[in-house]
Amino acid sequence: MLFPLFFMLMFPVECLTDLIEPITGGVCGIMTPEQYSEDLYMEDEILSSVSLSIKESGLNDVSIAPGYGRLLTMLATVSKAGSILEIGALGGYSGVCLARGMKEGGRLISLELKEDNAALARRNLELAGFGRGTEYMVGPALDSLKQLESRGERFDFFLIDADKENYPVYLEYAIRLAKPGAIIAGDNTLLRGRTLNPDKNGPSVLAMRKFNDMIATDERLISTMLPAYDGLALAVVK
Ligand SMILES: C[S@@+](CC[C@H](N)C(=O)[O-])C[C@H]1O[C@@H](n2cnc3c(N)ncnc32)[C@H](O)[C@@H]1O
Repeated sequence: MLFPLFFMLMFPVECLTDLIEPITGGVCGIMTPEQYSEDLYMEDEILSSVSLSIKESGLNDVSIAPGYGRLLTMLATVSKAGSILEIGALGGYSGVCLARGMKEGGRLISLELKEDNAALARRNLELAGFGRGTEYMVGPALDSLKQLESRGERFDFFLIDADKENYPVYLEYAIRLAKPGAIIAGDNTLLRGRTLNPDKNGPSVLAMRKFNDMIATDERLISTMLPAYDGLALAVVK
């Protein structure tokens, strides 16, 4: 029983878990860095109501993490994005974050497979005051992307956040549809750790590894990878 006391005297750290913090990522076993950061912010009533509406619709709330939602708003604002393309709408959480940073009179086009999700997202964007600048294209994103390309559409900002197997193709499209200097964000790059686990080699994991490699090495991009939450890739198209 004396051993823990001896150990603490020998290692005067704030708590024993500090010793293993680099391994666990935890802070004194109490909260994660993400939880600590979230606690600094007041509740965002609009985004909370979006999250609630997603749960009340019986959907799994896999919206972008709040900290990355704030980052999307910041990046759209500083880049003065007037045309934004979102791939994967769900209930409109990231849509609200993007629209908040969008230039006055700008437009957000959101590609969503499911009519019900698009309807929920549309309603939430309207409630948040962004109904007028937002358009939903319902169906497989690959079909919508072909249409947008054939119409000669170009965008200042992209969020890739839909089916993981198609991330590499979505990234190719985003680069082709980008105005010079456009920003591309891709969510869930870590797939809750599966991306870095050599024993996991399913189609989503393989596609995500390819996407991450493309983000890191494509010479048309200036990029970085944020490893907090479930990972976010960020790139600027040269
Ligand atoms: C992770 S959720 C999007 C979350 C949303 N970006 C947010 O943060 O609020 C993924 C969404 O992509 C949609 N989706 C899945 N496959 C798709 C496809 N092939 N084309 C378009 N949307 C797709 C799903 O229906 C779901 O609504």
